[in-house]
Amino acid sequence: MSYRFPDDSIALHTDAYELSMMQTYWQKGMAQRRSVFELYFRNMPFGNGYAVFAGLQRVVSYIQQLKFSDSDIDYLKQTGQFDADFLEYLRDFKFTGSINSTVEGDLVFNNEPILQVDAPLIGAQLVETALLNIINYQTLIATKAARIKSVVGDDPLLEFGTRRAQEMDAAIWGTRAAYIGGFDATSNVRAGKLFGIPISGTHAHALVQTYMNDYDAFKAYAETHKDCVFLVDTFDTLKSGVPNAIRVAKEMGDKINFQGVRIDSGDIAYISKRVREMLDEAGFKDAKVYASNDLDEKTIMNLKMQKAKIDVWGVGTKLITAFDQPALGAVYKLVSFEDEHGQMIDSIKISSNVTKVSTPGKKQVWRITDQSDGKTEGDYVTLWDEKPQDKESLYMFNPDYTYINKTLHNFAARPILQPIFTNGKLVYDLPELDEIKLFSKRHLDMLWDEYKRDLNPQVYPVDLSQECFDNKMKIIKQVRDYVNQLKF
Ligand SMILES: Nc1ncnc2c1ncn2[C@@H]1O[C@H](COP(=O)(O)OP(=O)(O)OP(=O)(O)O)[C@@H](O)[C@H]1O
Ligand SMILES: O=P(O)(O)OC[C@H]1O[C@H](OP(=O)(O)OP(=O)(O)O)[C@H](O)[C@@H]1O
Ligand SMILES: O=C(O)c1cccnc1
Repeated sequence: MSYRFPDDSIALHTDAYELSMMQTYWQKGMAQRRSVFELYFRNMPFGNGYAVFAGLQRVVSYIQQLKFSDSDIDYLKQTGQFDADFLEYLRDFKFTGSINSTVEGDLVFNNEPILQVDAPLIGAQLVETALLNIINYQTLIATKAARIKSVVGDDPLLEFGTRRAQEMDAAIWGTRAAYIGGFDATSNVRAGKLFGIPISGTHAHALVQTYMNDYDAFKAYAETHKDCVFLVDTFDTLKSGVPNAIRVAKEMGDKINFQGVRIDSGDIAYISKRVREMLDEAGFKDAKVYASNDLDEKTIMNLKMQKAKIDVWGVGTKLITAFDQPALGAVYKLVSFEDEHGQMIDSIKISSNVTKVSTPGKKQVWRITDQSDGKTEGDYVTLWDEKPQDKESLYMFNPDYTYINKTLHNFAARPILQPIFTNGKLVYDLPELDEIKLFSKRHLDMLWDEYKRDLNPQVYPVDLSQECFDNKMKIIKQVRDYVNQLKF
């Protein structure tokens, strides 16, 4: 069976159950009823104090391309699971709803909507899987990247993960997410072409192995390149790699730009200190020491504590696979739905686990800052039409522990969910990637350090407005009353 179709589309990039539900909605005359779904995650990834939102660009292109092709319809027909009339309807399907989303690079927190679909039920259901797929991964990687960035400080940070990524798409979009989260460049050339991310790299052990010795390999590389970083650990870093790199750099003089050497094994702290001494003694004080080898934020922090003399960090596997937490766990839940009389009814998913009870109603998230110092005070989740920015003072309380509360006076409230699609039309200008990266950094700077530390950060407040809280309690009670009167 071929996996290539000339008219392949992304419309079938969905779980079969979405299409099954769509057929039910369509046949029962519910397809066009208005529904609001919200996407959120329950726990902060990596135990981090914040997450960095990424994935919107791909969401936009997914929605814009969302059309069933002839071979999609033929395939669905072949499965025997769908009615012919429904499939004919799908042939002309278009997403006609609205999407409000966090913009890329902005900070997001657990238990608040980070993207919202307000659309005819049939379309809102179809897009669930792809939206989760895109945002779960990209937000996870952008967050991991931000954690790594937080320990390297201003040192250049290179993304080397493509070869270890979970397949090609993950490498490309993971690289972009890493750039948003704070990486400076990537080894992935296609990501450079597609997104304008600076590309950067050194050379592999294969080059040295083909010449069978460091000197000939470095010399050959130097004769064929201006910018040179030599990988010095193929045979013996201190006895052969570094001395030969220095020898070639001296011989080539101004003909090359000797940028430094890369270490990829051994005790990076010890070796880097010796390498630094050797480069300095030889007069190459500006040459940089690059390090790679299964690095992540913990190892880098540890190497910094050991005063390793590393100037440039290359990080692959542990970033691109989100090694210590491979899933963000974001979910997509119905929060409001139009009844048969055209009335919007807020809906809830009850759980015995209190943190899993969804918050009903179409909502907005407001980032509250103190105007006196510009610092972020917390997020305030309201029902969609509330206007907290018009209030004189804002009473914020923890929805699980209501005795934890504060009243703010001199505050600003910024709406996090921005209109991206309105009635199927794109209304948002996607920013340049560098703008996104800068935006992210600016907003991270506004966060107190207590939320940014790597280990056991303070829990950032995500509070519900009184109206939103009361609405949730009312609906929990309605559901309880309904269940209690059932008799079987
Ligand atoms: N000084 C150090 N402190 C803490 N961790 C270190 C230090 N030096 C290296 N590491 C890390 O320890 C791990 C060592 O990896 P590993 O056991 O594979 O050794 P290696 O030297 O890379 O061997 P190989 O030659 O097989 O690549 C890597 O993740 C590396 O980043
Ligand atoms: O360790 P990571 O964080 O995943 O970074 C990427 C790794 O990929 C390369 O190794 P590989 O052994 O694949 O090839 P090489 O011959 O260039 O070392 C490189 O040398 C890094 O060690
Ligand atoms: O350019 C490099 O040094 C590089 C690229 C990919 C993976 N590891 C290293």
